[in-house]
Amino acid sequence: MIIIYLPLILLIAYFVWDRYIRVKLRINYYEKQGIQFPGGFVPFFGSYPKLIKFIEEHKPKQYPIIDFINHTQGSNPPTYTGMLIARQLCLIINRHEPLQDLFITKNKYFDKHPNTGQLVGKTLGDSTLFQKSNELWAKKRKSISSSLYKQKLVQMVETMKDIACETMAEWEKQGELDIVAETANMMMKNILACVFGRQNENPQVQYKENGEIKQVKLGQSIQSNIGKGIEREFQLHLTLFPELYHFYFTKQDKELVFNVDQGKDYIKALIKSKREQFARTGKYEGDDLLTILLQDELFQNDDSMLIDECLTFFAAGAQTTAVSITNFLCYMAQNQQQEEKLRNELKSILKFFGKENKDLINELNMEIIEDFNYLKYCFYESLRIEPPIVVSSSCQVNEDMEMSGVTIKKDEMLLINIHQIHHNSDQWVENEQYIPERFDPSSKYYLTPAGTPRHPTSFIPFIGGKRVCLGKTFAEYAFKTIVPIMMSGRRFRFTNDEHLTSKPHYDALMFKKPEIRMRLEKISKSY
Ligand code: HEM
Repeated sequence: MIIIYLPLILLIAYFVWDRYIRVKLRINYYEKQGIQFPGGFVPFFGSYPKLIKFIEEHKPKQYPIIDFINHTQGSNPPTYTGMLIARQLCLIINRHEPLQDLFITKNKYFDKHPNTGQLVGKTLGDSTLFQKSNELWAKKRKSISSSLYKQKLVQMVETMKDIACETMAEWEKQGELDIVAETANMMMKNILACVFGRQNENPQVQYKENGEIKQVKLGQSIQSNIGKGIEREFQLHLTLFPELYHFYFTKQDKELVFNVDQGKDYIKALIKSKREQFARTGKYEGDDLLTILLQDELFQNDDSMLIDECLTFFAAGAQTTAVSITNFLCYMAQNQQQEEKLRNELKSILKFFGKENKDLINELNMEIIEDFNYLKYCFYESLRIEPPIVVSSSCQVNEDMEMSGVTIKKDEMLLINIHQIHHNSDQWVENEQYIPERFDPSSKYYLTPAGTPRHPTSFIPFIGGKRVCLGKTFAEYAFKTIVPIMMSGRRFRFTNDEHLTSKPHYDALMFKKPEIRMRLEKISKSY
């Protein structure tokens, strides 16, 4: 009899050990070191019950865990906050000090934790973004970086200028628009053109929703698939049994698989046609990422690696740059003196600022944009005040190690609270205000409130160390090229005056994007 029930008894014993005793021991270990777990711990459900109650009652404006931390631990929370994400213990890093170790002194032990990768694995596959820092990852990173070398970047910047000009012509016809949706569309086109070439910047694919199949833009499909992948974390059966992350059997999950496959099939067909063209002509044509990787030894014969990297480049690049431009436009509309200062800078450097677009885009090149100092400060301040990625994906250290007074266990899940680190009041003067001057070394805002230099890891929109964003330079060039075209001869104003004092929060990880309507106003030819 006992033999029959033995597997069941062992399974129950495993779950009791895994979901209760092991977690409880870990909580005690960190509590003894002074870490608080404001979400509490309910066996099997971790901190979710409190978190979900908080979401229902407070309708958080941004990533719920961040608002929850501020609600329970105040606006300057301790260095670490403990949370139980289902059965997984997770330490959220709220301050810059441990990052000195993570990104600099002990960087070789810094790695990705499998949790986020498993959650969105279906959508992004085994790409550089969530992969462990192993030899293959390093090789892939090197190949992708070479696709972003200066000469290649020049070509991508040319593409972005054209698309920005075409988009402005369309927007002028509309007069009034939802800046969140429209900028996202523009950046999707831009990044797709950079990944697949201009002729493939706006393809349509089939997309299934609530049982119905429709045609949507490839960019929208990928974006929505990533969002739905992240949302899976809150499906009850996955909360209870994260072991099932790899199985897609609910109706919602099956639709996700269908939609992901449509996007992948499109890329597969593109790879096939590029290879056929190569077979016919003996050369590849184009400066897009896919064409570059097709000529790279590591990638050229591995379709799934090619697909995963193209999808990741798009996923990592489109929404993040769109968020930075949109938030920048909103802050300019709110702070018109700063806008004036920026226009004066652009006017003093660009002869054709405010004049014909075709002359302006000829003038905008990689050298001239190096001189846009105030524009760079505005870019950084937009990334500081509302970082597009508010919280990192799951990370870990590969050895037990002491960081800022706490001994972190090897393999423990860590999340970096980028938003909080950008708002700590001992690092940032008037931390809730939009002040681009804080990045200007000659300004009084450059220092901390105590008058000392800011810590190098207090500004981390691209995180840092060996896992620093690969598209960092690309993003800065994109911003500094597109924004002058957008602002030349026109300004953006809110249609809703309430946004002058409180704009809706906007970041790249939001499931539901806000709607922010703006009016395009033509201004004097010299601006
Ligand atoms: C303002 C724009 C951008 C911001 C704020 C940003 C931010 C970030 C952040 C925070 C990470 C770490 C993500 C994590 O926690 O796992 C990251 C990684 C990455 N980003 Fe970006 N990103 C931006 C634009 C781009 C662009 C345009 C590209 C592509 C051209 C790109 C490609 C990547 C890649 C490939 C990684 C993975 C790097 C690795 O782990 O080896 N990013 N980015």
